Amino acid sequence: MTTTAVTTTPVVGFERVGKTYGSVRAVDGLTLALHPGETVALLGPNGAGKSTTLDLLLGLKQPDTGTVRVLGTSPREAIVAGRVGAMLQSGGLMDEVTVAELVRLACSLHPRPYPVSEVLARAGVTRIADRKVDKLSGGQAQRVRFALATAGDSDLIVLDEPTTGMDVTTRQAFWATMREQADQGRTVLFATHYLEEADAVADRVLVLHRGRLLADGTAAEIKAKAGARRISFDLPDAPIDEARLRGLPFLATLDVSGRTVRIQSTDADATVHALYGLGLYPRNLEVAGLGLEQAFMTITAAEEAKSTC
Ligand SMILES: Nc1ncnc2c1ncn2[C@@H]1O[C@H](COP(=O)(O)OP(=O)(O)OP(=O)(O)O)[C@@H](O)[C@H]1O
Repeated sequence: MTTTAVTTTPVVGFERVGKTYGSVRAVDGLTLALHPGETVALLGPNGAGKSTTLDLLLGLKQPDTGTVRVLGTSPREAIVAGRVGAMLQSGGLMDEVTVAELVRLACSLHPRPYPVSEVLARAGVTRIADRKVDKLSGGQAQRVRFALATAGDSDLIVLDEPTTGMDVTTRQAFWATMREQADQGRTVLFATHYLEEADAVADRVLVLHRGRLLADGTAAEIKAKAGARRISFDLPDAPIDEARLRGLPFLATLDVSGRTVRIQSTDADATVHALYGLGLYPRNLEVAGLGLEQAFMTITAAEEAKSTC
């Protein structure tokens, strides 16, 4: 767990928050505090409760139980005061207006707006400023949503799967801008399915599963929590005797492809030691930590297994 010794009011405070749709418990007793300057990735498999969490945070949905506070007040008041910028998954763009008109409107509604030209430039949409919003490609529409989310000086920026549809260059420029925003003391919270993005950008990662917080820490801490390491090597003689390899200690997964063996082990040192003990001579041996994606899969699969027991 991240233990940040901050005494000021959190930017976001969830206290035992619950939200149910019929029989589905979308958010289940969530307690959480986000602080100024943090870039936080919200991860979770489909249906984990990410969008519901963001909707609760933005006052678009009301919790059944518990309290949600944003900058010491209600989500609605924080938004009316222009302290929150949001970029949601879809919708939110009017038809029949140009990009510039829409951005101008967003700036005019913000209590602390940036100049329109600056907002357009930051989002990389100056060249398409005169284009009708309903004629944009998916990636261009995402950039416009980004412009709307950063039309003014907000303390908290909330992004739901922000880079979906963006090309690599746009994506990199987008995250560079978000880093600048965090460096200036703003809190950036984003939900994503791109784990490599969370690994590269976030300084804190939250893993949701069935509406509950399964892990909260840096990407490195989440990887360590998964507790497994990857071992890969080649064996000189095919076919490989898989049954023999399955007897290796601390084996979490085994994948044999041609002469290449890939293993996840909860004690890589012991597994490699036992490998030599079998009289095998692995070539091109590599031992590495899990990537965030594999750590995420391991953590959520373990939880899934527990809940089906
Ligand atoms: N309006 C709704 N009515 C009924 N059930 C809903 C509603 N919105 C969400 N749910 C359910 O609540 C759970 C959480 O959904 P939510 O959209 O918050 O998850 P998510 O983590 O954002 O998923 P995804 O990654 O697929 O976008 C899911 O089981 C979903 O089916």
